Amino acid sequence: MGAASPGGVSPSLAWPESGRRYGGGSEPSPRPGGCHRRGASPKVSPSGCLVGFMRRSRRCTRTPRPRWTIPCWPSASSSVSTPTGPMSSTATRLLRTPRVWGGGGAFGCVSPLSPRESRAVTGSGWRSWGMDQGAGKRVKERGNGWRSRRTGGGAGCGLPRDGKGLIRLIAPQNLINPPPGPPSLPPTALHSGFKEVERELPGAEDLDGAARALMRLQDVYALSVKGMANGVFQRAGASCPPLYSPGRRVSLSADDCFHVGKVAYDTGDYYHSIAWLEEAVGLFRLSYGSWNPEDRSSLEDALDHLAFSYFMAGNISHALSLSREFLHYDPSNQRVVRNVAKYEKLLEMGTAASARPLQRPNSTRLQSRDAYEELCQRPGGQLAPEHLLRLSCSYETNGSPYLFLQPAKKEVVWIQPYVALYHDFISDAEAETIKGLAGPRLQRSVVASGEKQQKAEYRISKSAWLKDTADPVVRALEQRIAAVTGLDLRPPYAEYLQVVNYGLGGHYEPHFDHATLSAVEAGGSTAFVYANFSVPVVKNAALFWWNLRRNGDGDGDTLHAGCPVLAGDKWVANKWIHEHGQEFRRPCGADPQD
Ligand SMILES: O=C(O)CCC(=O)C(=O)O
Ligand SMILES: [Fe+2]
Repeated sequence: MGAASPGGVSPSLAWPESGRRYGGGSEPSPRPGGCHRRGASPKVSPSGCLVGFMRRSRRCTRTPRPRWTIPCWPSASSSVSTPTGPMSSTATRLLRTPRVWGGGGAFGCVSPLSPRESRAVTGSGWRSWGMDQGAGKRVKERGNGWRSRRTGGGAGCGLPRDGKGLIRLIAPQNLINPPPGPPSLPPTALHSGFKEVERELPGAEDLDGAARALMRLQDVYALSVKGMANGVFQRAGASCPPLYSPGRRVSLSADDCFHVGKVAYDTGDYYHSIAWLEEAVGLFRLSYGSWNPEDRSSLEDALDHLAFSYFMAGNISHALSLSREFLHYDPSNQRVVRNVAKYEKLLEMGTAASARPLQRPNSTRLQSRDAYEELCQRPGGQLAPEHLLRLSCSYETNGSPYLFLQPAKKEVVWIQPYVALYHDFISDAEAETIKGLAGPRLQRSVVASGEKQQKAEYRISKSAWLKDTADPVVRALEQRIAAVTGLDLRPPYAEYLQVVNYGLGGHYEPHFDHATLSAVEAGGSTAFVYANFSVPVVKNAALFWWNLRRNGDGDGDTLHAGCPVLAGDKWVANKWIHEHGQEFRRPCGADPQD
């Protein structure tokens, strides 16, 4: 971290140092990698991951705040003049032994790990189905390549308001305390029992995924970080009512906010790191003097990372004042002492870059990002007046005996592209059955990448494929789809039913394919980015559209996305029906362009 030169800094001047080159020699570290906790032996999360985000109510008081006395690692810093942010991630990774979340190593300095979202899945939603013609049809939209309709990953979420922190947001069911064993259980049995439970617990990657999910929600819904930390989904800078007010609020701790900021910091994303570390600093200042044994980070850590983030953003005077505040708590930290001198020099020389307005990194490289986010924030759309009259609601039998007794309730929601919403398409009981069948088979969704399939940040959900032989309910659902669409779903003319679960922050950025649907507490609309409308999640309804024209060309107007889930979770079932096999059911039009 921090290796890149900040704009405007005189090259002749050594950069401030970032790296927590902790311990060793005479340089005590402010918070040496979590390997020493005040008055306590190193706290290693038994799960290897939870400590950072689970808080117990017990708080110890420490007055005055004790110093770190045990250096953790040999100092490597004295000869380093290249500025780096606090503790580079590589160093963190090396120093973290054993690999436990905040345990043996990190004080919240979690080394970046490969992206993987929570394995958690909880359910409250429902599902829906969509359809598609042309199996495997992929269309390029964004700068970063092809996507197919097969993508996904997920972070379950229940947002319980019990103060258990961020990990609860992503995996509530994983945190249910394991049933207490018999009192006389021998330690070995306890240990092996624990090992078993541990495998199911969220890991560091899950936590990093949760942090990224929070930043995604912040961006897509333009949320205030302060509000999010307080459990309120409030637009940044807006005085209007919150976007969503959960029944029970879950607030984030200073440590949680530090972790989110640190995930951003580790990727050089100072736009997000500043916002989250500001929040962490504010919260740590408020609780200064009381010690939460679950915290892996401290006010010093937050100040240190925030100062360096500001420096990287060109705000030297802010970097200076935060570093001075840091030294107030830890005057002996030579790295920060040197940084302060460098900042002062820069300001004195007047060569410091003026604070640049921080640009949000366009990590998704979406050309249509603004339109997409706007549609996620405000589901709906403005239909052209000539199309308004063509909107309708009707009971449809479609000439099918399956629908005579119970016609489909069709609502045409858009004309070009044609999009219809079928209300009450499945019952609650059917939805539960499908979720139950899919649950054990859910896996992080993947996307096509050349010949291979891989996980991708732009589709975060979990999914499973269900054959119609899996259960009579799946069979009945497929028959209903065939009846409503008039299409042939028999193999090989359609794919299996794909059941998808999105957790908190789960999403699927704009892409082309087929069709979709679901039900969720907040967020999660299906946005048609080019057509400029979005459809909120409607429980038990099915959304249908053609993604191919009659002539077989892809319909560019059907670029669509699953907006991030703001609260609750979202279940969707996709049904993709191939073009092949439908020649007589949906023949070409008279107009070749049709
Ligand atoms: O979840 C949504 O609303 C859209 C999902 C989707 O488009 C898909 O799974 O292909
Ligand atoms: Fe899709």
